[in-house]
This record gives sequence, structure tokens and C-alpha cells, in this order.
Amino acid sequence: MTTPQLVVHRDKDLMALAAAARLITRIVDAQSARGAASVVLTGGRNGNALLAALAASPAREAVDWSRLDLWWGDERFLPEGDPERNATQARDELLDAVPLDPARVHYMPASDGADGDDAEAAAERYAAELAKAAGPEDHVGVPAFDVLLLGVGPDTHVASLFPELPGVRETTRTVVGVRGAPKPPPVRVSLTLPAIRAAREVWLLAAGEDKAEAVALALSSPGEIQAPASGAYGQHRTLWLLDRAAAAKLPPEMYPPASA
Ligand SMILES: O=C1O[C@H](COP(=O)(O)O)[C@@H](O)[C@H](O)[C@H]1O
Repeated sequence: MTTPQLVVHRDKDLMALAAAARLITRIVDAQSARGAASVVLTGGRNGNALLAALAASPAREAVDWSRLDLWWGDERFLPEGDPERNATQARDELLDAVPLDPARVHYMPASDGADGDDAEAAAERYAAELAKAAGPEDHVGVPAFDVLLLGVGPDTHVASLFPELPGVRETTRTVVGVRGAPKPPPVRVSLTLPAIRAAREVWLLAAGEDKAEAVALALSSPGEIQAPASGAYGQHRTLWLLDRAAAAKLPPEMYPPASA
């Protein structure tokens, strides 16, 4: 487990710009070191804002998009192309504008795909795809992602792991079907905490005052069943990227000095 490191930006727009710049650097570094990079995308407002900032950045030219593997941390289990799918939103914000290798873009299945509306079967299919990409040194059955992005919901959910639901209790499988999600749509597919924790770096994104309670709760170590975000950490680094509004309820001793 890595200790969470907090960075607080002035507002959500600056947070998205800074996170995009940070992500470009991380991808370029990984491509230089290992030939390719892998990133797990998140849905939600902050994840989409990051992708939009990345699309608008001239520095995006520094990335070799053909050597980037993209995965998803969760998906709203809806038909292909549905505007509420995280994949559709990611395509609109960035993916359609950059020269990715389609074979390296690992979308989570849609509800009108090969498994129909069986979210559990779709989860198994995605787990198999992840296992195929994992190397012999990757014990959990997923690749050691360079960066795994997570939005943080106002209820502390990350990916589609909601407080107290079975998904957050999963200790063996890497991907699960989720039913009864309190945020629509109720049926989803999600990486589990063991899969999330296999990432080299986990970055949690939270901006806005509606996230302040969740940030304070998750960082006070209440337990991951009650606050799933508290169980999300990376092998090398766990980074919480916040704006001032989302950091407002942190106890003063946790507030990073440089960003006060
Ligand atoms: O539904 C979802 O919500 C969370 C958080 O989204 P936000 O808009 O409150 O930031 C997101 O992380 C997740 O990927 C998505 O499916």
C-alpha cells in the first residue's frame, strides 16, 4: 500500500489542465522506458475534463498514441454508442481525435454486445482480456497499468464500486458485474479493488464542493467497504488530485502546505 499524496489546485479547470499535463509526461516516460504505456480511464465529470484538457494541449503531440493501451475502470452497461457510456464520452472528448491503435483500445462490453444484457458474462469477458494482456510477473491477472484514473463519487464510490455493495467486497475476481448501483444506470461493469491495486500509479480525481465530504471521509481511513475510495491505491504511488472546494473539509494537518 502506498500512502496517499495530495495535490490541491485552485479550481477544477486548473486541476484538469495540470492532471492532463501530468498524464502526458507519465505516458511519455513509460513509452521511453518500456516501449509502450497503459492507462485505465475513468468516467465522470473530472475524468472527462482531464481528457478534454489533454485533447486541447499542444503537448499531446509528444505522445506516441499508437503505443498506448487504454482500458476502462468501469462502464455503464448500456448499448454501444449510448451517450451515457463512459466509452462514448471518452471518444467524444479525446479518443476520436488522436491516432490510437484500435487493437490497443480495450472497451468494456456493451449491453448489446456478445453477452447481451448479462453483465456478469461481460465482466468475465473483460477479465479474460485483461488476463491475456498480463505478463507472467503480473500475479493478479491484470497488467501493471502505468496510470489508473479514478473519479470519486460524492458517496466515495470509485469505478463502479459503491459503498456496501458486493463489488467492493470482491477479493478474487478482477472484474465484476454490478447491479443495483445507486447512481444510474443501475447495471454496470467494474474493475475490483485487487485489479485497481495492481496499477503502478493510481490517481484519484475530485473537484467541487459536492466531493468535499467524500474526500475527507475516504482519507480518514474508514474502511473500504464503507468508503471504496479509501481502498484504491497504487503499487508505486497513490495521488489525490483535488481542487480547493473538494479539499475544503480535510483536517488542517492533511492539507498539503504548498497548496494552502
Ligand atoms: O458513474 C460514474 O461516476 C463516477 C464519478 O463521477 P463524477 O461525475 O461524480 O466525478 C466515475 O468515476 C465513474 O467512472 C462513472 O461510471
